[in-house]
Amino acid sequence: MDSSSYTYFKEQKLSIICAPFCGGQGKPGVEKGPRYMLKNGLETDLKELGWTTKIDEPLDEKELLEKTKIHDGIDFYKNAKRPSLVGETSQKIYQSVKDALAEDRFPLTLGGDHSIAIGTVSAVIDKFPDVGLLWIDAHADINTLESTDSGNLHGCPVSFLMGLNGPENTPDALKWCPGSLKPSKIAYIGLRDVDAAEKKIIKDMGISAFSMYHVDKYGINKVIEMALEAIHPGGGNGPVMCSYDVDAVDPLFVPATGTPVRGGLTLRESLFLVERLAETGNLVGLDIVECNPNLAVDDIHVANTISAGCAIARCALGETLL
Ligand SMILES: NC(=[NH2+])NCCC[C@H](N)C(=O)O
Ligand SMILES: [Mn+2]
Ligand SMILES: [Mn+2]
Repeated sequence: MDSSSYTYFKEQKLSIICAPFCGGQGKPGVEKGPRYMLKNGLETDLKELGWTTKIDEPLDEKELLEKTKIHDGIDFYKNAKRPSLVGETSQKIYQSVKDALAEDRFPLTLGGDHSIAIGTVSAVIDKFPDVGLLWIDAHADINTLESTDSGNLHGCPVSFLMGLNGPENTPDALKWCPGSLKPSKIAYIGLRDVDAAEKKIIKDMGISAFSMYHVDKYGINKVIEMALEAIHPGGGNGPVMCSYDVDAVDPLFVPATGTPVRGGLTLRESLFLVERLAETGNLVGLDIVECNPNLAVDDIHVANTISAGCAIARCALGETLL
């Protein structure tokens, strides 16, 4: 694929931003995601695709894990767990993504849990105000601080991105987040486990949501076209950020993740989705989150999960386009 195929990254430069954070949920191990994906050869593979790469590690994995334990039980905002740590950490990721974009580098962020997307998506919106967000996930992650039952902030990033909590109801450490994402600029794909309160928000705000039902009904290709048209009406053209939670993929293919839900995307549907985005040339950012090697029952589970995460990155960045 020649470099001119990337509308916004003609020089084909890229930053791999490591976000080894587990404090947005309760299962340790998800902080290992970036390390495992890099060990799987992701950087070399992306170089082979023609990208000039740079690795950015704004967080120290060990130190952050220790900090997460210290914050347990003391860092609360209403029912929400570790808001200060989530705020502080996602702000560092925000800065890294901003730095990457300032150098015209494609920001590929490896999580970590999905709360880190508060940082990645905010930074991409700063650079591309009309960006559309594709949220690929079994879950909607749009709970507010009021509505979250679990108190896990990885179930809430979209509400912060949209400013749904309101300034007086936002923990201090998250006040940096502009919260300017418009409902019309979001499309979900892969949903199948959405809380009642989340369904109400999605409905009331008119957010485009393609669940597994729609994938079965229309097929993944048509669903992607509809999602692109939803975020960029009149042809589906314009910058697209993709925040990819690997639990969108069926647990048969991606077993090692914190909140698996059966009945998900097949591995091919999962990859086709990002191949199609690569083909548009309009992708301006990608997160791959929620790989948790600790939750595998054996090495095959780890290998399947990590290799699926890496394949999503490679396909989004041009691997299968000839
Ligand atoms: N990023 C994720 N895997 N999120 C799962 C969220 C599950 C549930 N809706 C909650 O609020 O806790
Ligand atoms: Mn999820
Ligand atoms: Mn998620």
